[in-house]
Amino acid sequence: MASVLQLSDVSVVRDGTTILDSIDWTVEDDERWVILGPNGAGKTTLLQLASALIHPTSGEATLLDSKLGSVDVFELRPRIGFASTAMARRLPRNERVLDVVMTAAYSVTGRWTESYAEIDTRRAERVLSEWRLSHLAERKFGDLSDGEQKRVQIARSVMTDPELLLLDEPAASLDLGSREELLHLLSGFASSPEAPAIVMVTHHVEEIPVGFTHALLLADGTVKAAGPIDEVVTSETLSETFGLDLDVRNESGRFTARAA
Ligand SMILES: Nc1ncnc2c1ncn2[C@@H]1O[C@H](COP(=O)(O)OP(=O)(O)OP(=O)(O)O)[C@@H](O)[C@H]1O
Repeated sequence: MASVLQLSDVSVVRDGTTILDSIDWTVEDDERWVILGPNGAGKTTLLQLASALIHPTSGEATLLDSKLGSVDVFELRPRIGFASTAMARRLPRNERVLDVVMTAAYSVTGRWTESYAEIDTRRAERVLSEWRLSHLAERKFGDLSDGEQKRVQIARSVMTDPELLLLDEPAASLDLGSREELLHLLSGFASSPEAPAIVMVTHHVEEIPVGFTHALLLADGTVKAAGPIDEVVTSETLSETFGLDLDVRNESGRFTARAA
């Protein structure tokens, strides 16, 4: 077991506003984390730190054994998979699905003059198959349904075999069938011993895939609770984090929450 991410007393301040406040957090390589918290809590900012897109204003962030600030982030970023709506907006809608996934090998969005090796094509085809997308490989990305596009984004983010996978609200806007299909695939992926460490942000406990091991609750830029999922995703801690009396249940690894 080794740490892939270590934040020590990390704060992020933007335009005089403290967005993350003295965060201490460690993610080990065999852990799958979910981050929950109200709107504006700082969840996306925390993922931006974890993907080396931003640096801490103060404190120390160590990512894959490299201290942020003393490492070339362009070397670090290919080792981190990141799927988010903001990233998806940069994907060309006219590109065929196979290329959307394959271009991740060169950290580019949109096929240009790079020449891809046979091994890249085979890897992209394997990843598409793992995420049940083989039948869509030749279709244009922009023509896919929301659920299919979300799966393509995740397939793209695992194309480089990352050591850390970051998912920002992967199930947002999906209908029930698409959500359940995605959660099933994520559960399978997360349970594989070869899977990277995973950190997923979500707004809903119903979207936590079975097999996720840890949870971090964030509110007003501070950590309200962090640790093993069964100890953290409880009525007591979620009620405190969301400022609302909640009844949280866990049935065979799937969570539900409703106002008490
Ligand atoms: N440049 C800035 N100056 C001041 N505040 C900012 C700036 N950028 C972001 N914020 C604030 O930081 C807070 C945290 O934003 P962030 O997107 O990380 O939250 P979040 O938990 O992901 O929210 P959501 O659940 O709504 O997506 C928000 O209140 C946002 O308005």
